[in-house]
Amino acid sequence: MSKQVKTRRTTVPQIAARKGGDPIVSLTSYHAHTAAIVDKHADFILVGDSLGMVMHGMESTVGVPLDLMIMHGRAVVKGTQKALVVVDMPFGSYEESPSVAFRNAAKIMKETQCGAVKLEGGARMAETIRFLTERGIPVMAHIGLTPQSSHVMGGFKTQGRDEDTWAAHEADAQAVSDAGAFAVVLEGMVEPLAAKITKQIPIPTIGIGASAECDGQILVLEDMLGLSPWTPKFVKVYGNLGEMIEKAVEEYATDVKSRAFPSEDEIYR
Ligand SMILES: Nc1nc(=O)c2c([nH]1)NC[C@@H]1CN(c3ccc(C(=O)N[C@@H](CCC(=O)O)C(=O)O)cc3)CN21
Ligand SMILES: CC(C)C(=O)C(=O)O
Ligand SMILES: [Mg+2]
Repeated sequence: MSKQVKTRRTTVPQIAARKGGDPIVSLTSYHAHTAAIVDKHADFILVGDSLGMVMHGMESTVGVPLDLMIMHGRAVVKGTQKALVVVDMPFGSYEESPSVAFRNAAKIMKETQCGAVKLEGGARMAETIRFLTERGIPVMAHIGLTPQSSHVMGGFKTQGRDEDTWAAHEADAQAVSDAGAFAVVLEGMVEPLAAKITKQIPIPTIGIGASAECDGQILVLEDMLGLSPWTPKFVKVYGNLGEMIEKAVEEYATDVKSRAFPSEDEIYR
């Protein structure tokens, strides 16, 4: 009986060690088969709570339930072999207290077999980040534009336009790093602030709408594939899946109406 050689997944310390080195490649994925493709080229894959908006038509990420994150997280872990899989903790699953956060993060890790969780917030979440990491749960932090707080921020607003706010963002970055986060997403902040934070802290920064100076980059897969009906300015669109799907669906509709489908190839005799 031959024993299958199992490729080892990228580990949390391997990501952390990339500070100042080769840029870290990351995308979101919510789905086993697309994750398998992303897995070939990404260092880590994020099962983002953006899935509420992208997959389920919600207007924000605030309504995303824990069980939905777990279902998509499990699918992505099953579909991949190589990349570290990080699952977003959804709104309401971690803010109340470190012990609530631990219980829900442990549930995510047990039920999905992912390698780490991500949560939003800087200095205010530092105690929770420390509580989780000291108990075996690697945490990726997320500061700047934090979509789960969009109701407080008054929408999805780019951060750091007013230089007076920079000190608070820098303190957030330092706080999550000191608390033990292995990396931090910098979302939707002016470029010089993201570059400055990247130089200041010892953990990798992962930019989205941030800076090319960040230690890595992440985008929502559907956005960069050209499948999203709208995208923020920070998205570079690398594909045209939306057009490709429409063309295929249109051809199929034509074939059904003309009875060209199914043909001899697609029927049983
Ligand atoms: N499809 C998708 N892509 C994302 O990147 C994403 C989600 N969904 N959902 C969760 C959050 C929400 N995100 C967003 C959503 C909108 C803007 C946006 O409209 N930004 C304005 C900037 C406005 C300003 O500068 O204040 C833009 O014009 O890009 C940004 C990030 C990022 N995340
Ligand atoms: C945009 C990334 C960083 C995210 O948090 C998500 O997709 O939910
Ligand atoms: Mg998210």
